[in-house]
Amino acid sequence: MKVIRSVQNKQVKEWKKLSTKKGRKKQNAYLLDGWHLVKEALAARSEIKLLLVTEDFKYRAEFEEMNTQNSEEIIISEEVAKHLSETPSPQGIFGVIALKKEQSTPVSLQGGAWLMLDSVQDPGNIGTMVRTADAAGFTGVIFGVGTADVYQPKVVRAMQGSQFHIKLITASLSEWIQQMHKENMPVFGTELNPAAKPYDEVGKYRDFAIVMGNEGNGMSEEILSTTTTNLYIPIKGHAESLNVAVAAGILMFQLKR
Ligand SMILES: C[S@@+](CC[C@H](N)C(=O)[O-])C[C@H]1O[C@@H](n2cnc3c(N)ncnc32)[C@H](O)[C@@H]1O
Repeated sequence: MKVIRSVQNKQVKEWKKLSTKKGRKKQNAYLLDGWHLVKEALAARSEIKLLLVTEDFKYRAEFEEMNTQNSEEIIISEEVAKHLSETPSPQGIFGVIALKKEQSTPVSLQGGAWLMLDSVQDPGNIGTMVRTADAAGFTGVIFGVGTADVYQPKVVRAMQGSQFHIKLITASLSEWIQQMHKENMPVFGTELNPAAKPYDEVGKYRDFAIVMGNEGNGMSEEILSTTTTNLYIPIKGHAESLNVAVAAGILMFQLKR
């Protein structure tokens, strides 16, 4: 089996570039760091281009049992693992995972529960919302054009493998909202406006969408004007607003039938 020990190695330099959007696009792949995430990829039988494993990887027996696809493996040194990882104590395993083809033009949705992100920027918030959407039984998350890249390392860490369980689409939100209207699916916007509808007065739905806005500016006027109804979670104390991922979690569990 091939062994790579130096961080100066040409291949290591390429893998390191997977932490940048340009590198991911060029190699059509992103990097998973850690046993829990690689295990999710193996269990989901996702397209694994390569597995990078340290010589004394602690869970080798379990890993070999799970690698039923026989994905190509390269042995790396601890030094290379530290160089590639963005965590202080890497677990000794990485997966180079193929980026899924995204459906950007609207197709018939045939219902489902969708979370839509309108220019959300913080990677921790984005990853948390994908993970919560998965936990709440949502069909998928649609990333509006100005939303941060879903496969950057911090988002991947926060998603905790949920990308293998729900659909992730990067697209024009307004086009998808039009499609939802055609299919008679309600689209709920969110705004910090006590005149909007209180979130606990709208009932439960199977086929619908919720749109969350940017951390600083909220939803754009353009998208707000195309929604079916806009919802507000009444603030009881003095905080000006809720963190976007917290608000999304409350709404997803409240509205989903
Ligand atoms: C921090 S807020 C944006 C604050 C921004 N200054 C504004 O006025 O919209 C970010 C996003 O979180 C969601 N959000 C936060 N608090 C909310 C609340 N009380 N009701 C509904 N949505 C909320 C909305 O999606 C909002 O666009």
